[in-house]
Amino acid sequence: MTTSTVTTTLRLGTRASELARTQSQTVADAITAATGAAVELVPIVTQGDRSSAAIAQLGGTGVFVAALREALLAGEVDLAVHSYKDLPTAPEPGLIIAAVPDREDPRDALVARDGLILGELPPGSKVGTGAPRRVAQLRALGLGLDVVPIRGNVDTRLGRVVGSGGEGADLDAVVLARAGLSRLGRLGMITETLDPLQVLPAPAQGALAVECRTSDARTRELLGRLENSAARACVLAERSTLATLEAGCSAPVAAYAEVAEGDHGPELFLRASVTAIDGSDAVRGSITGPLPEAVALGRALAAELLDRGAVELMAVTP
Ligand SMILES: NCc1[nH]cc(CCC(=O)O)c1CC(=O)O
Repeated sequence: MTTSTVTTTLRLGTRASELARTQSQTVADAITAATGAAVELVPIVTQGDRSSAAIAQLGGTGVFVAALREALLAGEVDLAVHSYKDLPTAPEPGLIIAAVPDREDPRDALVARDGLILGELPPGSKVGTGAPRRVAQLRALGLGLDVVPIRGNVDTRLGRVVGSGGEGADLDAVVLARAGLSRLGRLGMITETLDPLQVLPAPAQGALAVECRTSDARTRELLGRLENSAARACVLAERSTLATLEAGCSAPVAAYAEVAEGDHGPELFLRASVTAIDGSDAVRGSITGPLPEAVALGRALAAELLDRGAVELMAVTP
């Protein structure tokens, strides 16, 4: 007797953090629902999970990714789910992003004391955030906010807000990705979802990258069924902007693409900004074009921002 279905369980390597495990489990469930394949989560400890040093000192968010990729390349696991915005822009030889699933709302979110929104925070209010992109854009609003660097997992950050019940709560507000709060079931704590006109999201924020070995045809085929091609086009455009600016995850670069209905069908509407870390100046721009041109659109917009002084803005020190 022969059987045409291979029933081996797919091994999904995941970081131990609650956000990583939640994202991984969501994708595991989606794979099983779409293909019938069984998926098992395999915990992998990364340098970033072990250390309390600032991520920038560890060499960027790439530290979270490296251990997962090693396990993939070694054949210890068959797939990994990354927060797409944490991936370096350079492709990893031997690995492929086999699926970009449906994307969460990519916007940033404010969690403030007493239900306050950004415009209600009095000058001098302490607002915690780790990402230089958020630091720069919050300063550039000109509200006189005291932007404080913070680190730690989502619940640690939320606990820093006065009134949250966290021990030693010392901040008036924190700014986080809405997507992370959504995945952790903490949307109720958001006091304002920040309009991209004020704070433009990070390239690929809210999107997941489902990665496997390039040579693993079976896993690639299974994962392909989770693909959302519009989400992939948006992410490609945003990350091509970032790559062309030769900026990493620690640069004050924002990029956000949406699919809008144009005269001749769906089009990408891509916006990007580079903001001086002290908030003193910024360049912003946008471009529109067909989805298959995503990468070229990102490059063209980045080239425009470079022409208009992006490098000088990125060189500003706090
Ligand atoms: N840099 C850490 C990180 N990586 C992905 C997310 C949230 C989820 C996402 O953007 O997909 C976060 C936390 C945050 O920025 O608040």
